[in-house]
Amino acid sequence: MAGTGMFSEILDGDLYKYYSDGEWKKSSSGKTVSIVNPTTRKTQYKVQACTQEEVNKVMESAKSAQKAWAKTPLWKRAELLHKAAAILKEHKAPIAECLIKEIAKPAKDSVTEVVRSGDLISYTAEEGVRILGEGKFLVSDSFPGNDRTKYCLTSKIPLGVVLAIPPFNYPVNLAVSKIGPALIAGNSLVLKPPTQGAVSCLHMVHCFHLAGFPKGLISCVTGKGSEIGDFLTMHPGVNCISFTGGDTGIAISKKAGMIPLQMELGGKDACIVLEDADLDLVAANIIKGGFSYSGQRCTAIKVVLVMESVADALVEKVKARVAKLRVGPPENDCDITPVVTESSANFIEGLVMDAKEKGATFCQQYKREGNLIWPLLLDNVRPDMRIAWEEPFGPILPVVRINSVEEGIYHCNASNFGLQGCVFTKDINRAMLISDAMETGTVQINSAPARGPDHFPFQGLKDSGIGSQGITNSINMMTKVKTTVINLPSPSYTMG
Ligand SMILES: NC(=O)C1=CN([C@@H]2O[C@H](COP(=O)(O)OP(=O)(O)OC[C@H]3O[C@@H](n4cnc5c(N)ncnc54)[C@H](OP(=O)(O)O)[C@@H]3O)[C@@H](O)[C@H]2O)C=CC1
Ligand SMILES: O=C(O)[C@H](O)COP(=O)(O)O
Repeated sequence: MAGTGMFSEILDGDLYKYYSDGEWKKSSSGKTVSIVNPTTRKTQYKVQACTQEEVNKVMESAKSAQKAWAKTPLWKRAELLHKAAAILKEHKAPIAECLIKEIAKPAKDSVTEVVRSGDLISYTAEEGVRILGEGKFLVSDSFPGNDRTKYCLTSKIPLGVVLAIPPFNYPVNLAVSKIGPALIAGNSLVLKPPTQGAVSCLHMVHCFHLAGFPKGLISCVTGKGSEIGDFLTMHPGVNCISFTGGDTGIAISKKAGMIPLQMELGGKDACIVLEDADLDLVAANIIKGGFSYSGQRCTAIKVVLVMESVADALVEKVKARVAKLRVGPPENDCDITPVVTESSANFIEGLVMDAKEKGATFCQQYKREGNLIWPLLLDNVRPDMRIAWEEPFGPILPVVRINSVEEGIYHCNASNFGLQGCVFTKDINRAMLISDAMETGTVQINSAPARGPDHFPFQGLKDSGIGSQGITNSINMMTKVKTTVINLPSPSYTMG
């Protein structure tokens, strides 16, 4: 159970502690932040509201711990990461329980998130050993005017202190996708978990603690992003920020100093359906892509752009599948569970009402109880409706009927987002042309958008992000190239 057994150390009464300098601590603020269970809408957990002084202390420890960590052999760093991964996977049940209670993620998906996170950490350890163990060797005579008198050796060095800020929807997985690469590359790591998802993160951090990482190398400060976020992201001790979330990331990019930024932000992933598509395959992918975790995925299908000639048939097929979705609490492993907060539910409802006023066709009746919103397919959505452009982050999916592929591409590219998109057709040549025309970081052919598997590159264009994620890219992003040049007194040519 959460907060018991080996996790009892992280709990003080009904209040979860924060993690600093290798110890679980109570904040001197005396203030707490409540985590409201999206299903019951009652306080489920409480965490510390850390102070600025406590953030300063964490940054100091992170800085000094990093110096020693950078001198720790790569194989030892990898060994500790493998250990943390094993502990995490062994304790998937209590962590999944937190995900169910904090973010209403369906039971099976909650377990999957923890296991996937353990696998991500192990893969990161292996990949790190491979790519950080290699450098480059250049000789000077390949550039005009030079003899071979200079040997240039390049290697990848850590950046220092990495600040990781994940969002609520994959709090554990998107935290370890930052922690693993940072640590294997020789950095230290400060985690600011999302408020909804903080307790899942604290349990996950305890797995790293038990694995035996050095004091101060990893810390976790809790508190509302709106209160300590700016202090953290503008802290002079931070050498890199890896953030996943919404528009907050755009604001952070404008305020952060001259440090590398990895930003994975929102999306309005389009699903373009051509006349020759396998409509059963499309319908299955629309259900998976649009409604998994109640649409609260950055990679969810957020608008279907279907050719008018097959639109009726597709809508019927999707409707039939929507009717089979199980709606209810995450504990029962329902497909559609309550959305994360009441304000999120209100926002989604606002989009639905706007579409209603403007004449969208409701394929199901709109229904809401508390934070629980029944899945809804909106047909005949037009560009003047908010739902055509905004990200609902809920189980509401608009269908825009198009008369040409160009119209679909136009709609996709007119969005300020550019995360992923997908295209369904049996014609691979057309699919390639459409993929090239879509201004998104990734295009999936004949499948719904997805970030995973976690070693694939994952990036957004425009307002969807800066840089690229995925295990290899994250390791590279959290390092800097360092070169050493050996200058020879006279040209030297092998076998010359
Ligand atoms: N591209 C991608 O990979 C992904 C993108 N997303 C996007 O994230 C959004 C939903 O997630 P959500 O958690 O609501 O996103 P938010 O942007 O609201 O929050 C993300 C994180 O930022 C923190 N935060 C809030 N304010 C600040 C601040 N001023 N400074 C620093 N940190 C701050 C939050 O903490 P707190 O919770 O305490 O406010 C949370 O940890 C959607 O737009 C979605 O598309 C989600 C997942 C993946
Ligand atoms: O927030 C998200 O959408 C996640 O990054 C999605 O991950 P997935 O596409 O692999 O489920």
